[in-house]
Amino acid sequence: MAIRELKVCLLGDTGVGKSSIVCRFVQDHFDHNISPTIGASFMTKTVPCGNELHKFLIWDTAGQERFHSLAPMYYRGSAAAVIVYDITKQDSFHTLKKWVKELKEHGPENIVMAIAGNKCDLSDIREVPLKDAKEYAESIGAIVVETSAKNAINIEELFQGINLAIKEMFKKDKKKNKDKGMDMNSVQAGAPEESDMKLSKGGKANERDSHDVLPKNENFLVPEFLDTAQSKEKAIGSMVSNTLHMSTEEAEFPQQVSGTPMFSESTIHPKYEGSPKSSPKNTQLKQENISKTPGYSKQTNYSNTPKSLAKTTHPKQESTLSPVANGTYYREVDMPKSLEDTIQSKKGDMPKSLEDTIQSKKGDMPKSSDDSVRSKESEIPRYLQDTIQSKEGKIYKPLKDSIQSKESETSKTPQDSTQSKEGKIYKPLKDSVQSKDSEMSKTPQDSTQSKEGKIYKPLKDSVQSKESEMSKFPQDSIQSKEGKTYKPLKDSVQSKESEMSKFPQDSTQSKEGKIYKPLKDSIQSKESETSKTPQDSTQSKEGKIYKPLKDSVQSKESERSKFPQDSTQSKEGKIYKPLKDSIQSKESERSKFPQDSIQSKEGKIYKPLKDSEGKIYKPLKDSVQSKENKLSKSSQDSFQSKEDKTHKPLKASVPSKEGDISKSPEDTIQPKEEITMPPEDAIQSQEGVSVKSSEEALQPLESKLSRFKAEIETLEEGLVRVIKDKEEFEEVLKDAGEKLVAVDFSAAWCGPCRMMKPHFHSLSLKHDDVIFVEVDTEDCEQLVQDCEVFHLPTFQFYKKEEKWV
Ligand SMILES: Nc1nc2c(ncn2[C@@H]2O[C@H](COP(=O)(O)OP(=O)(O)OP(=O)(O)O)[C@@H](O)[C@H]2O)c(=O)[nH]1
Repeated sequence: MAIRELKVCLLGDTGVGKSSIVCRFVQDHFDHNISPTIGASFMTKTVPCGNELHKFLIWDTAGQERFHSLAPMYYRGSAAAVIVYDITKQDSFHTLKKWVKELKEHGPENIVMAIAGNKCDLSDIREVPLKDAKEYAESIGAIVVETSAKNAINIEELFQGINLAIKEMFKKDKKKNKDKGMDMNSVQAGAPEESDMKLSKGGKANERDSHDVLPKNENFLVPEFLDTAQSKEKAIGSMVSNTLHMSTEEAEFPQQVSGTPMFSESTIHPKYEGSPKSSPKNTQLKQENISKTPGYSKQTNYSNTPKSLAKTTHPKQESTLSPVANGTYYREVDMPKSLEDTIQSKKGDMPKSLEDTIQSKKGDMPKSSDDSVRSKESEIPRYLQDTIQSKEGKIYKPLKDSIQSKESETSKTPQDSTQSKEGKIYKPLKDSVQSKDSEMSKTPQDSTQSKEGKIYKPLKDSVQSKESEMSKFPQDSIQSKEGKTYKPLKDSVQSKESEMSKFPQDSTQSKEGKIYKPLKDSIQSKESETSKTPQDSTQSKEGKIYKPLKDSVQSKESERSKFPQDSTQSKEGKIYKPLKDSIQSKESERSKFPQDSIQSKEGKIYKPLKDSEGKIYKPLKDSVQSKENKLSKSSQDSFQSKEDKTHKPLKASVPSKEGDISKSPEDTIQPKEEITMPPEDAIQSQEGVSVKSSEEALQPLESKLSRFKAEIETLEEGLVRVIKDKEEFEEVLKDAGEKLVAVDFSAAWCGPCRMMKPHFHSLSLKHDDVIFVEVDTEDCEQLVQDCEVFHLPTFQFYKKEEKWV
């Protein structure tokens, strides 16, 4: 049986329930206290669809505004986008519209859009009328459905709707090609090598599932996915060269259609006149009833009870698709093992890498997909009706007419029972695809789910912290919209011994399951410290302290582990901090804050940076000031003598030895007051810098900020080598010999990458015993795949040409 991988992303305002929807869909679980997503989380679930399996690669994005810039990496290449709003919040519906606009402008051309009005269990306090959503969905040719993650209403139907829309697109596409007399092979030859919607070819399917569930070219890193089904004929036509083409006869699909209204072209161009009118009264299923259905009330043992929606409507699952000649997109999976098991990690095992996380051990492999996927026709009827009666959970299927053309077929299905009082037939998609949990074979793969029911959420935990705590991204400290002061590299240089910087690589999970603590500490400042410096700025108006990346390793064990890295925790739960010694500077070597040593107007003496051994550290300002002409001035000028400035080029200011560097840019932050440097300061300074008062000291905060920015830019010019291709990368590793090589995989469009970069560069200045390189993932796709980079930014370490753990 062929497996088709479909990248799906969820977009929408924060708090609308995106994560809850995914959680319900993948895990059949609802968490009242679910934390806001940070960055994004990733889950997979495979469901049967006709004669093939559709494996959803689901990217649940963070709805908070500050993560907006990350979204493109998730919707890029997506086959479908689920845009979620909260029916009790009008604002969230506006936000949804913005997302749709963005998708139309920047998303894949034919991305399937599904609008989900979540929290329909709260319809008594609804702010968004269903009618509005339907009209809007119609206007953009989207699927629309009201859902409740809480009560498990229409969640599976939502995805099944997407499933079918995509499937229909393929079908149409195939037909089109046939009409045009196109040679399938030649068409395929024109298709991109990588696709977010691809078929896996049989023989290797199991192997792939067990060892390489996540394609190496993980989603956002792969080329744009060949466009999927949406509405426009034109668009579909243009997809020809990009679309998968099934070599199987259409006759292989109909079984699905008979029980399952297929999205047809007209489906894609919704016309509500023809679509079933919602008849809440007739189609409603009381929530109590829903919650009582076994599927919703009972957590299934996923490992043993594969659950599949489609199975109930696709009794011919066992049919095997004949792969087309070009095996790139097809894998003929004769009888795939239960993907779920395939992917699940062994209980108690801490997966060591993203792959491992999802990878199963042979001993766990298990159920023949036959069992897990195949349904019994006799099971179908019992549920469809219930499903159809769902109160708020109708799926509005534009273009019902297109589906009704198969009325004769559908009439044999339980949907018949969904007839409204008015005699209309309501055929929510779910009807055709839904079965009760208890009877459904669980989609073979809650892939990332462990046997304990844990969900590995990439990125989420890696950067997640509780909202009530701090905010969590490095950029927060730099990019505050609320006028927060920029917090430059302070912490990367100033971490305390106990907070040693462990290096910027969250992603540097060790294969042995170690977790490397990345920049957390290096970026994170202690409150007590920051309060003394302008970096207090990192505190939000609400008093929150932004803690970058900290949470990447802070996920609570009791919670779901949401990130592949989480799984890198050792069985003992230890977190290894291997880089500590090699990277972190010793306390004794650390320079003190400049502000400690510089005298303020009020008579405080600002001493030149001096460490315990008497070394004098020159603040970076000097180095930055060498570019004075270009840079905006900052208050730091205030303690530099105009007549006697010692301009130090960046290099000069960058000591060759660890600890010789004092100073993160913030060191240059000076008191707002006018500063007068007494003569003794000049004496203390090795360079004899005599700091005089200056009106520059009165420069507004903005100047300082721009100064910091400039400093960061300066740092960015530091000692990081930009890798152009795989060959160069290998060369660097080779030349490095015994030296540690730190690699930053990033992309220009990636916000977090941009935020991390200065820190990475600052470390490069600090650790001359480490070779720092940067790989632009856009330029080096092959390298990215080879290095198994699954998210951005990713930091990896190499030693002796091997990935270093
Ligand atoms: N009543 C009700 N509450 C829900 C439903 N879905 C989610 N919630 C609650 O809404 C809140 C936010 O849910 P999330 O799933 O975290 O929302 P999100 O859209 O992922 O939020 P971000 O991660 O910040 O983007 C949580 O308290 C959930 O328990 C639902 O269907 N009904």
